[in-house]
Amino acid sequence: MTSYKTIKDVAVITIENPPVNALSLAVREGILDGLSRASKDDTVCAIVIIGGGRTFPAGADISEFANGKAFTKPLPQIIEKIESTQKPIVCAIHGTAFGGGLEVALGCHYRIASTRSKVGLPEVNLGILPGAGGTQRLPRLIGVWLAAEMICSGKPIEAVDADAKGILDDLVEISSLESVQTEYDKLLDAAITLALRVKNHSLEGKRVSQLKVEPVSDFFYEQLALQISKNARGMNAPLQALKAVKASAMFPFKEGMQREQQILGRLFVSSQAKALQHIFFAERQTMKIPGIDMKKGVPIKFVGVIGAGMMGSGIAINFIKKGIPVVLIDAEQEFLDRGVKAIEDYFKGRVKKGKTTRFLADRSLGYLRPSLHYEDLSNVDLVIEAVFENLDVKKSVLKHLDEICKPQTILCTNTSTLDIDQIASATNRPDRVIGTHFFSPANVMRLMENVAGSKTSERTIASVMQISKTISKIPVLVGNCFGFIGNRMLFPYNNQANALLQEGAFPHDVDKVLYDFGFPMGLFQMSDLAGNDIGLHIRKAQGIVDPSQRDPNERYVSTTADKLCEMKRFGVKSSKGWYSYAKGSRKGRPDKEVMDLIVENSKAEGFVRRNISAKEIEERCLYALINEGFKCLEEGMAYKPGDIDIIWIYGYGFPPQKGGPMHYADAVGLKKIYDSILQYGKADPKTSAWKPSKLLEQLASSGKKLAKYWTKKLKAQSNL
Ligand SMILES: CCCCCCCC/C=C\C/C=C/C(=O)SCCNC(=O)CCNC(=O)[C@H](O)C(C)(C)COP(=O)(O)OP(=O)(O)OC[C@H]1O[C@@H](n2cnc3c(N)ncnc32)[C@H](O)[C@@H]1OP(=O)(O)O
Repeated sequence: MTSYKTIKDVAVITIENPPVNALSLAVREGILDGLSRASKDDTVCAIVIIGGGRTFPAGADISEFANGKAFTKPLPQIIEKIESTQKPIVCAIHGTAFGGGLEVALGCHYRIASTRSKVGLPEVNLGILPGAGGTQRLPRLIGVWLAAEMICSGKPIEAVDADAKGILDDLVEISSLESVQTEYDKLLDAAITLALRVKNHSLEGKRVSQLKVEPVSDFFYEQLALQISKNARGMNAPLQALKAVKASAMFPFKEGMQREQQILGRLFVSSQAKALQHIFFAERQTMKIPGIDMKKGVPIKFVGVIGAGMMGSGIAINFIKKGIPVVLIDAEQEFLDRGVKAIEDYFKGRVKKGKTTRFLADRSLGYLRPSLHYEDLSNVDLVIEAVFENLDVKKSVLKHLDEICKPQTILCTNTSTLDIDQIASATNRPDRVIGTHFFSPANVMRLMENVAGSKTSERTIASVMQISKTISKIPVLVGNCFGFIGNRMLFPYNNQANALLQEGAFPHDVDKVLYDFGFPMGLFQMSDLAGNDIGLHIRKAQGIVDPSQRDPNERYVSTTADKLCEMKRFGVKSSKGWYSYAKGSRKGRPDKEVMDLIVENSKAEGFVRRNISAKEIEERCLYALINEGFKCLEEGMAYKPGDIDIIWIYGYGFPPQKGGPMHYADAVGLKKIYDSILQYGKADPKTSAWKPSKLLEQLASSGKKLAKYWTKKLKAQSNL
């Protein structure tokens, strides 16, 4: 896990724990061993610590937090040992020196970094804090203000910025064209040169723990705490990290460290830390699908997008940004021009905000080829249709594509609800047809549901999952069912929200509970933002708006929602929906007209309105959502509980500190949820969403947790 060599009397400790050189126990032992050898060897005059491969350590080994290994030869002790070593230690940074990696660097006496590298303390994103001395050393090195900002936001910064802030002693210029090996060689060279230059220098002032911290006023802490409460609403770690930073200015290093460790100890065992660490791994597990070999994917070098509307142009942006040429097709010149202008405006905006350069923006735009002719798609590797959400329209587009595109082209349909098998049946290559459900705005939202039809081949799935990653999306493979995973689960959740209106709640009551739970907004606010006509369109497609077509045994909860559309209350875009809006504002106010309508409909539908507690609102919305998640798993539509969590966090704003609906279910207790579902179902027998999932029933009665049960099940499957 580490190697040791000497170059020109400088000991070089190289950390070798690919892919990110996480500071696992064996690495920590290796560092200790290297320090001891170098200290004992009289010919060694200085020490360099560097990461092998592509990076300096990207942090402590997160998998050791759950199994307790992090407490053996813990990182804070290793860093103390580094700092107290009598020979100068130069740390050479490339790649991503994050978390414990940067904390190791702060324990070294000198720090140099490649200009391509990044440093950061992202621990708050995992529900903890930089608990290997980071909260005590960084303020001593760069001051409380800058340190608190970095620690509490968890955002990494570029090496050039880190240098300007005083984190680094020197930069090693590496161009974007140079290989990782050249970067490593140049960095090591520079580190050895520096080590030799300082070999006889006193270490006075070079041990960061011995530096003084300039105190700042309480006003600063109060302001930052206010900002954190707004930007990281509901998250414990950033506020706790701020307390630890404050301790650095109040106490000598040793006592500050004790405070840091106390706070870390509390955070370590918190439900938020568990949830956020679950999300970290779940996000990376979405590419691991039983039975799918991702290596079978074919490279996608040329893409077509059909439809230059908001969705199509957003999709095209993802590819051209990564240098993948796109032919963007629309039937009408006017629509095509509008789409191209939207794409140009997007890049202009990025240049204006300093997020990219004019040169890079122009380079991306150079990859866009607008066209009115399907024939221009004959040679693309993959084409995504983003036309109107209608089965017949999509089928005819795919049929046409099948005739024009080369036989190997993968045909993707961007749909949020439609049946992939039916769409694929319009082609002679159903194995090369797949659903790609982009979330809107497609150039912003990172989630992508990739929907496998019954005939979609492994190669097609692997190719689409891979290209999704290439365009920086978080792809989740899902099965082909109405609404796939995200929208399918949205229906019962939304159904309960509307049922609550019938029984006595108002939109702002429901929305407040969901906001307090941690969603960025409630369901009715979300519906107003998306447009209430979208829901109506889906209900019409389901054939449930017309009372004569409805199943009389199923409770209908959307009468008010339907009427709002009749009244042209489509939401923010028409300045009124569930709420009313001042022109240009997205902040809704409860509206008497809507409240009267809700009361009137309750009466007409035979409900006696009652006060509904926040607890009931929360349970009914969330348990209905969770029950559907279990059904998705038992039917094989979702491959892992973590996939569902990722979809709901990235697609629907489920609070990450609660880990997603399935992780949350385990935390609440499956028996409690199951029993509540039975109770709510008893009170409301005409709502089929209350029919409990068999999987939930089975786990609730056996007292098992979903996460453990599923991991075991997947292991057993892979051993077959
Ligand atoms: C007595 C007192 C005892 C106290 C004990 C103290 C313990 C110390 C406590 C606090 C101090 C320090 C805490 C930390 O350092 S927490 C970790 C902070 N670092 C991070 O959060 C960075 C996490 N990683 C990333 O952001 C990215 O991985 C990346 C930017 C570095 C690289 O991105 P990319 O190239 O896209 O690769 P992947 O993300 O896909 O990762 C590849 C692979 O590596 C795994 N992995 C990444 N980071 C870690 C990690 N820190 N620990 C373990 N594993 C990691 C990742 O899961 C992938 O694995 P794979 O899916 O199996 O391929």
